[in-house]
Amino acid sequence: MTEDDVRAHLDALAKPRRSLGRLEDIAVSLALTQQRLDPRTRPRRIVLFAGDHGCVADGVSAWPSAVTGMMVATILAGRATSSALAAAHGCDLRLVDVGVASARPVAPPPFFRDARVADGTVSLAHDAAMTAAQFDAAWRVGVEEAQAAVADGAALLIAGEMGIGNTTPAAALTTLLTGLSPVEAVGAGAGADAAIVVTKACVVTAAVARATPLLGHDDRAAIASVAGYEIAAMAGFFAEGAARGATLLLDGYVATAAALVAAHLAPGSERAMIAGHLSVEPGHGAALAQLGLTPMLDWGMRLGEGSGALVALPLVDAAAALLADVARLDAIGAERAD
Ligand SMILES: Cc1cc2ncn([C@H]3O[C@H](COP(=O)(O)O)[C@@H](O)[C@H]3O)c2cc1C
Ligand SMILES: O=C(O)c1cccnc1
Repeated sequence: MTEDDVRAHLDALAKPRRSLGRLEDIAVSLALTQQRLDPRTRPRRIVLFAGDHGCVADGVSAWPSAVTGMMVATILAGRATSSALAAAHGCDLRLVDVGVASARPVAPPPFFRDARVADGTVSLAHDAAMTAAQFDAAWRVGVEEAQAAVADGAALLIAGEMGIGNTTPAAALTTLLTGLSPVEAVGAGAGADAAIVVTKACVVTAAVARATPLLGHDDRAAIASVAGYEIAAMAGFFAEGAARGATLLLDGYVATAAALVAAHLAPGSERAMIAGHLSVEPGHGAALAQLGLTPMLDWGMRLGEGSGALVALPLVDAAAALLADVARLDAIGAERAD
């Protein structure tokens, strides 16, 4: 099935041609990734991957790493933003610890999975954040989560993240994989002031300078050196979800950095992606452009946790309903004058 086939189907529905604008683009994307004219958005699942970042000790965030563990507990209690939005939109939610530094939480599977690769990354300000083997281990966790979601019937997948400091590796990956400058790639994250943003730019500059020579002959090592465990897991989740014909609804800057990694290591993964929103983070637009994606919403959101994707989710439902439930023009006896 090609884009022309889906457009022809949409044009034959009981409405003027292309009258639903961008909603029709989302319908096309859904139909193409799932290769059916009645794509499914239910059941759907968000997997939240959590990890900590050594660079927080270098002053890149307004928050201490301990907040990652506190938010993990809050998600487990069902009281985070992602919990509320997932419940509001009928989205199954799972939480996976791939690299948190706080004490391991105790919670029942499958809602929670302890798949910790390490207690946080090494600071990318000074050294490689993780080894290629650690990157592979986290990627594999994401692959397994996508396989489990698809096996449970989910056709639409969202990856969210929790990890204080993770807008710094996101900026480093965006710089490494898009060519954006470090200054253009860094932003306020979870509320950093101007001095912290300057520190972030310096840290990203140093990290990318170490990673760039590796790119081209050892891409995994280059990416691993500036990544985070939750980002590596999200990348594996995206690559496997795309390979299995699921639709991937992207969140903000951090999720998109993982999407860039997936597209780099598993080319073509980006064709399964729909961009939920444009984050306030200044590098996000360039990252999405590199993937060939146009964000659905531009609502000034800058949270992560999958929140932007979850807010956009009902619009994706609307696109699926359009394809599946609208009568054809010929079925109602109408013909165009032209
Ligand atoms: C209470 C709280 C809840 C969050 N939920 C997501 N994030 C988001 O902010 C963090 C990244 O921003 P930075 O790189 O500036 O630290 C990540 O944890 C991300 O998920 C949160 C941040 C906080 C403080
Ligand atoms: O866009 C994001 O993913 C984002 C922005 C700020 C903080 N955490 C995540």
